[in-house]
Amino acid sequence: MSKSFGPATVLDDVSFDVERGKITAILGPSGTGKSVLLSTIIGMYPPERGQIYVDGEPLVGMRHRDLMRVRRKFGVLFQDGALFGSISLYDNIAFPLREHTDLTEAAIRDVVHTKADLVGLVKHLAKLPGEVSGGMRKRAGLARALALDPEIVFFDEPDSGLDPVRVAHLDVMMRSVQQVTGCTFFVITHNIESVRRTADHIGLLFRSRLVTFGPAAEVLASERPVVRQFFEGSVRGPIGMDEMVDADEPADETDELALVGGAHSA
Ligand SMILES: Nc1ncnc2c1ncn2[C@@H]1O[C@H](COP(=O)(O)OP(=O)(O)OP(=O)(O)O)[C@@H](O)[C@H]1O
Repeated sequence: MSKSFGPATVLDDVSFDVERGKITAILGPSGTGKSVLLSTIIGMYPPERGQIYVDGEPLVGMRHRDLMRVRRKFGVLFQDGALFGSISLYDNIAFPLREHTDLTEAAIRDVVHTKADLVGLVKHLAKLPGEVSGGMRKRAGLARALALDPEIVFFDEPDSGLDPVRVAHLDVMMRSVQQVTGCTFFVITHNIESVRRTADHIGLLFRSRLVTFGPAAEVLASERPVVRQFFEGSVRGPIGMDEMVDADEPADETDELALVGGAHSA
């Protein structure tokens, strides 16, 4: 798919398959369109061109009622957890259950406790989001994202604002939650260490294009200059100081790699 804002093309013919029951991570320098990619997939913006398939169903152009049905398969963990600040973690996790199901309060309690247990928050459910750390808010956000038993969970930079040790703990927890639930996880992040620990498949966005996508071991071992530079965090290579600098650079590497992105089906 392709996505533009006015004259600026943010995603240019980006195409890849996400494998069910695996963790797929999309990385890329700041400003390359990772958040726009996630937002477009979950239906916040329509793409100008292309299609998004979930279990074979095309989302672009789908009737509203069908779109709502497909979206019930999605859980989303936003960067800051996106919790309601004035209600407890318990009520935050219960929120989607009260909004979208007819479950009794007793049944809701069971679900909230099961999901909170998965993320290690059972003892803190009475607290308000403002009374717990950023890492705990993220875990509460994940418990809420899991409340309706989604098939696919989207993570928007789950490591943001956390120190390396908390990120390592979060990674272990993500892996175990993914294994227990069998969900498909789709993660956008900058965090290379985190991706090394968690991802089954990795994609790299650069200059609006998906310059590589494949099994984690293959991508991590890639000798391509843009991939090497990104994973080494080096200043030498095609990735510059910001997306404006990148856009001004000669496009040789991008052009070559565009063929890689185009080789995947949508
Ligand atoms: N609603 C919007 N309207 C116009 N331009 C937008 C909009 N959302 C994003 N952009 C532009 O799209 C480009 C990609 O932004 P995006 O936030 O997706 O990057 P990112 O890779 O997620 O960056 P970061 O890692 O810093 O969060 C940026 O140039 C940004 O200014």
